[in-house]
Amino acid sequence: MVAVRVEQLCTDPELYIIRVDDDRIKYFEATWEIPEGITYNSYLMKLDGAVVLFDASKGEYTDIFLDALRKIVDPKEITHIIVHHTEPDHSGALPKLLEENGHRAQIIGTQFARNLLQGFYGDEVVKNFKVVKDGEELSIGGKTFRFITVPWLHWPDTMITYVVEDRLIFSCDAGGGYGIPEAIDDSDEKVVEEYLPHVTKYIVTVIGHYHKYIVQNIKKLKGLGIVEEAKMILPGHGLAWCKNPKRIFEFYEAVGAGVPEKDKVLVIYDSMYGFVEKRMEIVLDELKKLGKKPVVYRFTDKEAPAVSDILGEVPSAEALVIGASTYEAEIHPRVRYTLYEILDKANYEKPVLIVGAFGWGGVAGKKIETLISRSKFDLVDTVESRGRPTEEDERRLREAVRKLVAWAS
Ligand SMILES: Cc1cc2nc3c(=O)[nH]c(=O)nc-3n(C[C@H](O)[C@H](O)[C@H](O)COP(=O)(O)O)c2cc1C
Repeated sequence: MVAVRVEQLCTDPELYIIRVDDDRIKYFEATWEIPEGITYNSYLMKLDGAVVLFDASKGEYTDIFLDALRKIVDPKEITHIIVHHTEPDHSGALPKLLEENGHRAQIIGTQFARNLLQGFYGDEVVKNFKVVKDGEELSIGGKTFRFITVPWLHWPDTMITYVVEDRLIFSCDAGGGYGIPEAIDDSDEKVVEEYLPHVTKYIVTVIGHYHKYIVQNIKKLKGLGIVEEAKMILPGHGLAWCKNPKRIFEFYEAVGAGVPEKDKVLVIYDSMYGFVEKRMEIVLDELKKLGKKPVVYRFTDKEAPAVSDILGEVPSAEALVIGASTYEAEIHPRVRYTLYEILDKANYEKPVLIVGAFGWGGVAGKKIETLISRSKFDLVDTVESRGRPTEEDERRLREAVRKLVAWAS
């Protein structure tokens, strides 16, 4: 059941989180399998003469969001609504909220945010909209609110807010992750350790296409000195970072840069009748002999892993092995789709070995080679042959694995 948690994060300033825990969702953005669910975080700050809401919630949960909000404030009293990013998982509840607010609140966001909100919800929603520019400051309720644009993290509209006196960063999607952590903040290390893999998966599937902007924008925020001094980083999804705030941005940087975990090799393949699999057994044996730790995802007639999970493994891999059968003069459909998404969302400079099997005329290997050659990945070798692997195939496979490992080190 979708639940809403409301908790006070601090008393000075009086700050609350309103967290909608969505365990009903199956495919984020109608694409990414997330059995772990997701939260939509909104924050409310009560100041002298001002009540500020930071982002809203997803449209389908408007009613439960508003019920929770009413427990801490009369929506009519909200004076400012800061829209960091207009994607409807944060803005969908805005039209009804504004109706209840009597359109008293000033909405604050970038010019892009204004245009997008108008397109999504009509003129009424933006009639009291204040456009802010990068670095602009507004004094609200006795505090200095600084707005910093972080374009393409992950839409063109995106900005963060820094409340100068309290050293709080409201970061919306930047710093977010999938999952419904049992805790609200990062004070329990066990919760954090369980949560971080969901963050990687979120970064790759949602922001991955723009991953170079993660590194650029976090560099920009660090350059302003606000990450080092931040008391809290408060994202729009997942854990609030109160104990060790800069940890989440450092984690984002590492994923954005594709920093590898020592010895991790990601192995992805399909096998309908076991011929690709036989080759992969040889590959895995050689990898293990060389001290590598393969992480394997396979598509067979008994299993089909979530592509979103596979994507989440790419940034921390030292190298990749992609195995595919030829299927109707193409790459097997499961690997084709997986590869397409890897190249779009997790395109990193990492070495790749291609392994193929075919019946009468193999093309999968060549087609994967062409895709890899147009990406940032480095092609190390392609070993493709007919039917069951021969002794010569085994020799070539072992040699190719040794080449891959040497390339990665
Ligand atoms: C539906 C289907 C389509 C296939 N299309 C081709 C093809 O176009 N060219 C080819 O050489 N082999 C084709 N094959 C044969 C497989 O590529 C070959 O049997 C390969 O060894 C399968 O490896 P696997 O058992 O690991 O899936 C096809 C097999 C199936 C079941």
